Amino acid sequence: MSTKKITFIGAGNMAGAIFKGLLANGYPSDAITATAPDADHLQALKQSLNIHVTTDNLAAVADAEVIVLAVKPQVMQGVCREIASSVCRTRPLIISVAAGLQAETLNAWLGGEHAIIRCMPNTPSLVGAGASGLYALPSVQPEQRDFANQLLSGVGLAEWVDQESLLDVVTAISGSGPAYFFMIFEAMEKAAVEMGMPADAARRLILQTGLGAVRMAQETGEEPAQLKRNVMSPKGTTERAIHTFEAEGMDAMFLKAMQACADRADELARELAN
Ligand SMILES: NC(=O)C1=CN([C@@H]2O[C@H](COP(=O)(O)OP(=O)(O)OC[C@H]3O[C@@H](n4cnc5c(N)ncnc54)[C@H](O)[C@@H]3O)[C@@H](O)[C@H]2O)C=CC1
Ligand SMILES: O=C(O)[C@@H]1CCC=N1
Repeated sequence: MSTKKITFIGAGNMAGAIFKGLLANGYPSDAITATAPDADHLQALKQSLNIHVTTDNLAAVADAEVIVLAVKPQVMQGVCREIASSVCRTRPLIISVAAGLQAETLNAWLGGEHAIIRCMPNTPSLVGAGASGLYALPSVQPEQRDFANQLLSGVGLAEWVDQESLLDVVTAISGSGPAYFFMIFEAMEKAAVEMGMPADAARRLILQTGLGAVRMAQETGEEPAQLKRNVMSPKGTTERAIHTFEAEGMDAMFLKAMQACADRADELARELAN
């Protein structure tokens, strides 16, 4: 991918997952700057990754070609207002990874009409297995869109949506989704231990089963429902487990949880827009 000077405002879980993923992919450390208020955390990043770090957001954006806004939504207004005068002069590509916050709100805080791409990534970007949804304002240039696409597809899958509101659905699928799978792994391990299995062996089997299921679905391209049926021998063991999940209302539970997730993204956007 082409190299541009990227500044990450915020150096936490999500920013770290993306810039560590980029570095693992050969992106030059010299082209990456990260900011945060915590100087010790920044020094540790500098030592381990050799990226530029600073606690000064304004200095960090001065010559940035791309700015990734990766602070909590509640902190975003302050950060945007702090860098507004600079970005109004330099006109970098702005990529926001914040849940909920709309491009219109970010533009209002940034004091103008900026080239904004909203992105909903996820933390598996750290290991090159991220899944990101992206939405670009019409004012974003094709070359900027290509750069964002390369940036996020360098750390996993990048899927563009043509309506901004769909990013809330992406949040419910893949932004928050890793936590659902971790919860399933946790629950399976607890159950296995309760049933007498050593935790370490159970964990190895669970993770490999998850990996195997994902690879099989991806590589065969078969419908998940068919793959599920292939495991379910008539009157066999899987059938009993699946019927138990169905009786407990698994589908309804997923719909409820994912709707709650998307609703929270929308609620955050409304709470914080002013
Ligand atoms: N954690 C996740 O799985 C995902 C998070 N996101 C979004 O990413 C954003 C960041 O979330 P996390 O990385 O999880 O949070 P985090 O708390 O791990 O990271 C936030 C970072 O911002 C820094 N920060 C706080 N105030 C600052 C300021 N004034 N200037 C510069 N840096 C400042 C913090 O020190 C920290 O390094 C949020 O908007 C969230 O919605 C999006 C997708 C997934
Ligand atoms: O929980 C959150 O609000 C963030 C956004 C998506 C994943 N983590």
